[in-house]
Amino acid sequence: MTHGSVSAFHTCHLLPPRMDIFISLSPTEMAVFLWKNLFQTTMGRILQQRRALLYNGAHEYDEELIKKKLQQFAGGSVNLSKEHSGIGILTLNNSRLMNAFTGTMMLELQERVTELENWKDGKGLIICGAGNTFCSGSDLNAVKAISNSQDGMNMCMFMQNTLTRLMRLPLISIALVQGKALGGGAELTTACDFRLMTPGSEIRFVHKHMGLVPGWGGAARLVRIVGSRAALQLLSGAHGVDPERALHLGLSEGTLSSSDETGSLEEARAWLSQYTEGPASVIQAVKKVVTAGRELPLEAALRTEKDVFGTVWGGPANLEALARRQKHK
Ligand SMILES: CCCC(=O)SCCNC(=O)CCNC(=O)[C@H](O)C(C)(C)COP(=O)(O)OP(=O)(O)OC[C@H]1O[C@@H](n2cnc3c(N)ncnc32)[C@H](O)[C@@H]1OP(=O)(O)O
Repeated sequence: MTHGSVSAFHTCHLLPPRMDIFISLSPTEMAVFLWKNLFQTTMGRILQQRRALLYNGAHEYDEELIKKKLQQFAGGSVNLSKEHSGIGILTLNNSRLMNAFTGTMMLELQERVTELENWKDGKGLIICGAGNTFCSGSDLNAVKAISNSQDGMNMCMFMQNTLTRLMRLPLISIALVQGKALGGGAELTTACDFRLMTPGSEIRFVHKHMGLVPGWGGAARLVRIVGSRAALQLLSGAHGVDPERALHLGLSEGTLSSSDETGSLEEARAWLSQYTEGPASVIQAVKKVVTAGRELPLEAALRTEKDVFGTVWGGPANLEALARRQKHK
């Protein structure tokens, strides 16, 4: 594809708003102007789609009310470190309660997801727990205190909104499961693209024993990961899934050799980096087309793929590759 035909492709999609500016540009400046314009328009549309919340006021969801309630159950933190490699490390930190989610941790998770949505250089994400264990679900003290129906529904919608946004991040994500991922912790693992487990760890949907079903979107996502038969077994049996069984079910991508915090994180980073090598714009585009294919009906997914394609076609990485005359031997 020549330079001329790249700009022709873009011209047919965009009319510049100010013709006088347009006429004064050189062909190269014009191509850059059009490419930037198309990129921004398409990115804006994709971002808007991604941020569209699953629940809003139309669903009797009162976000402000539940945020005030969650604020009352304080403790622990959700920390994000953004590394130069484009890999983010999100750590659940509430060692006193085996990293159970307090109310303020739910609020912090939402803030961190917003931060990740705005991370232009991001490519990958590893979610892990502090102190060699993943997460023991919702803080049972908070669960008890908000056991009325309105609070329960609002908390459920709050967490579904957050975990859906997490799942749709344009970053390739891994849940690094050390120790235990129980209840809501098991649900959180399903909002990641991949799960890696350390020796001796377990994922366990304990909800049945609590007289519950998953409410953070874990059942819907689990069915899509392991199929409805295995999902039914995991939810109705409420048995722990060890690394070997998880691998067999397709719930886990692999078992790491190290079970200590630093070693397993290093291994997870190395595993992820084989998929995050390359420019952030391209890695993010890859995740977006896969998210569309996973979530949308075929025709809508194809249209999104076309939009995302438009953001990389003729873009810097594409032009560099063409100039390099890249061979794939
Ligand atoms: C829609 C969301 C659904 C949900 O997530 S419901 C919550 C599901 N999770 C649970 O029921 C976990 C209950 N806890 C357990 O089974 C065990 O504590 C667990 C995690 C296997 C750890 O066992 P151990 O290693 O023997 O340690 P331990 O029991 O002494 O726990 C250490 C301290 O942590 C506390 N803890 C663990 N998970 C918690 C939770 N989710 N909420 C509140 N507190 C929790 C536990 O009570 C103990 O505290 P303490 O020493 O008794 O003061």
